[in-house]
Amino acid sequence: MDLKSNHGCRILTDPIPITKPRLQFHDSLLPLSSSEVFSHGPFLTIPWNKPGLLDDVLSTSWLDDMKSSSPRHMIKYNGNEFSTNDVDAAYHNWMLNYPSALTSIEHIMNNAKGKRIALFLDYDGTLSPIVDNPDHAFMSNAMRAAVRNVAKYIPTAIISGRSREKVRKFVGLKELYYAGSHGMDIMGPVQCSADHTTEIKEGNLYQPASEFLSMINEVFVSLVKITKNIKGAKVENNKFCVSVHYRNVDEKSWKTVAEYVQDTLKHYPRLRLTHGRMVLEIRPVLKWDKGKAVEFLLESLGLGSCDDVLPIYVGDDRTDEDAFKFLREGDRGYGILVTPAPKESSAYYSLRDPSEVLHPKGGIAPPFAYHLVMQALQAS
Ligand SMILES: O=P(O)(O)OC[C@H]1O[C@H](O[C@H]2O[C@H](CO)[C@@H](O)[C@H](O)[C@H]2O)[C@H](O)[C@@H](O)[C@@H]1O
Repeated sequence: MDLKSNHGCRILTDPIPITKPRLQFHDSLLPLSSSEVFSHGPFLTIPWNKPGLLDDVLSTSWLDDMKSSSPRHMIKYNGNEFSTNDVDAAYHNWMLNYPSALTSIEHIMNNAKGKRIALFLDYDGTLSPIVDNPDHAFMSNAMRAAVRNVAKYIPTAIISGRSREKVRKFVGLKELYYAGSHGMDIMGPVQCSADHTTEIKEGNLYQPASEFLSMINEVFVSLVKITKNIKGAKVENNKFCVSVHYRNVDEKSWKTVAEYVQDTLKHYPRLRLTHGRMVLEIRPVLKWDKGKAVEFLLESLGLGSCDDVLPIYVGDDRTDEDAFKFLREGDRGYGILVTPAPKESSAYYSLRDPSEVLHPKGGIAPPFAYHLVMQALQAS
């Protein structure tokens, strides 16, 4: 695990997903794939008989094969040895399919010619580094300034699993659009009928899961209660979803965390489980996700079905995949996956970590947007 510092906090690079132990779950708690989510009616029936495991990392078994290539520098992780060289090689190999956004500027710029850009940014792991205490996931001032700058020229939205209020507090910029609770709580732009421009107004909310509010609260309270004796477990109320963090829980107790979540969910068939980075996320079984939120925001901005719009989404987690997928379908735009390790993704490009999201020369971020903004300014 890589440790740096962020306002005195430990910055964590999640372990390379090679041989990480997996949390064992009852079948009913398996995450729904996007296709399952979209193939049903407005509410979903949780598939009770799907076999498998709930991973907290993507399966990368092909990396195991590379492990055996007589590496010189071995790393021991969870009792298994693997090579840093191999991981690097795997990453470079992976980048053939997911080229770095840093080195693809020209390609992106060419495709952006004559188009209006809309920028969507995930928060944790994208704008702020992953740290062990979710309450301390601060964004740097440089990143804040960069996002503020880019938002002057490009409609910019933050789409986060956190509650909208919390992520807005972390980001601290009033000129952005915010979608919290994985897109289930959107403070949308308002169209001015007079000149068809859009503006941000308090109170223009879209909350497709509002009927779940009290249920989510109930689940939050009960999970706080039952996990209170598990050292390191943290339950976070994200308004329309609940996060159960196990990052700081001893691995021996992960099973207990899983069982508690499983037992709780048995009483709530209208809630489902998804998973992120060392976190279990409980949310309504609604046909709504970050992809839907992007679609909704584009429509609200009047950019919905326009050929001259290029939406770009930057995110690091599995829940961001719904947005990547939405953009990839019909070649709507680009997803950029922030990850230090190879992952299957619907994104087009990659960045290694939040430090790459920030333009190295300071000023406007993310790096591709810097160039796009310059291009837009030169064109005007
Ligand atoms: O959609 P996001 O903005 O990426 O939010 C997803 C979850 O992010 C937070 O948890 C993650 O970041 C924490 C701070 O770095 C880290 O400690 C945790 O292990 C990560 O899973 C947030 O706390 C969750 O509520 C969000 O759902």
